[in-house]
Amino acid sequence: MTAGTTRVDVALGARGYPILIGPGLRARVGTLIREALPKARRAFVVTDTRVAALYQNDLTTGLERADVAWTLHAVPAGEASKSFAHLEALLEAMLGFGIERGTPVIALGGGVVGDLAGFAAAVALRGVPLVQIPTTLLSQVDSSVGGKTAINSRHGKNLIGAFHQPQLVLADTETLNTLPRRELLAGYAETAKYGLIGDAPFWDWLEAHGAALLDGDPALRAEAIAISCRAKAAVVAADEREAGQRALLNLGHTFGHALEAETGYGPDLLHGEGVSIGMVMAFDLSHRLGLCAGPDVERVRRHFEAVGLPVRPDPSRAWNIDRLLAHMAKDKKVEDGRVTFVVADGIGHAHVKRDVPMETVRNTLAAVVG
Ligand SMILES: NC(=O)c1ccc[n+]([C@@H]2O[C@H](COP(=O)([O-])OP(=O)(O)OC[C@H]3O[C@@H](n4cnc5c(N)ncnc54)[C@H](O)[C@@H]3O)[C@@H](O)[C@H]2O)c1
Ligand SMILES: O=C(O)C(=O)C[C@@H](O)[C@H](O)[C@H](O)COP(=O)(O)O
Ligand SMILES: [Zn+2]
Repeated sequence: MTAGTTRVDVALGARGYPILIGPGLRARVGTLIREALPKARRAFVVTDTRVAALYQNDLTTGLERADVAWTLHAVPAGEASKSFAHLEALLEAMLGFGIERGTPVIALGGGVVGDLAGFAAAVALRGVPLVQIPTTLLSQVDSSVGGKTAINSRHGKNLIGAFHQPQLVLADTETLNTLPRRELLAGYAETAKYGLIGDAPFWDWLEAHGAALLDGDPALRAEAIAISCRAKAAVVAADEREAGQRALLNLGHTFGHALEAETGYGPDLLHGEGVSIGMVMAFDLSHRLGLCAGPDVERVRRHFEAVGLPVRPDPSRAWNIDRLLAHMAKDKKVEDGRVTFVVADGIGHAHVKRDVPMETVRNTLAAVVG
């Protein structure tokens, strides 16, 4: 392996794969894809218009050098592309290109491209290979790993999807240099999630180094991405289809997804921003349930505020608690009509709780949007 590249393996037996993390990987992309998929002579690249302008040439030049013919399909940047309409257009383009069972789909971009292209790869011809080339912090620490793919429905976030693992993940850390700070912060929320779930020393480390990481320190970024990928790979290897502990990766998401649904999946609230607010709410809920000490709730809120993440929903908007609760009732973790929450006994000690009184959830919501 080239110096400066870290490898993390997702141990899923025959469906296992490596995650390579480091600078300059996009220059080696053709060779790396040919190594992972030796039979691939053609590839279908999916990206968004912003990422295409920045990184399309690097990728396609690499593919050509490795003798892989390609075509490229770009969707508009932003969450709205995770829709039926964009999925349909993408699938028709893939079929029009003449993809075969062995033709890889390459997702070049953030979590939106990864989730959409991943779902298309899961259903086209009942499944074609997938390569993830994540270009946002969020996608490098989270969405490119683990095989969750999805689009949104008018009924809620990620409600239509499939588990479809990639065969290779290439996280070129240099691509983060062009990422706007707001997007970096959104990814930072999902990074911090691993500390809050089960790694208190990582949370301490982020409190110490988070600001420098966000300001651009490449070594700190690479370290945080590797720690996050190791944490996610371990959870996914133990519980690929979320029968149990994988639900911990949903910390803050029941609240966050409800906020995203209320804002119509537009640019007002990014997924990572919803997760930041949602994790503060999950800690507040845990405190109300007598599980988590008040100082830990404050510590989470203070660190997110200090780096510039939102910790409460936009106060200039009229939020309706009943509507937020109705969104939560559509969450994929609902069992027998009861919403499942990820709560915490403290920083680094999250667990799943199925008997949370909705009145307490209402109190958590009322404290910030009432
Ligand atoms: N599948 C999973 O396990 C999983 C995990 C977490 C989040 N998600 C999903 O991921 C999505 C959010 O992903 P995201 O935060 O990456 O958002 P995104 O894909 O919308 O990317 C954010 C923005 O940054 C731009 N961009 C991407 N890379 C860039 C770069 N290197 N330089 C400059 N601009 C760049 C994009 O064009 C876009 O405008 C949500 O839909 C969320 O539900 C999925
Ligand atoms: O990989 C997982 O498992 C996660 O929960 C990661 C989350 O960050 C991600 O946002 C996921 O898509 C949310 O879960 P979902 O099942 O509601 O889609
Ligand atoms: Zn998420």
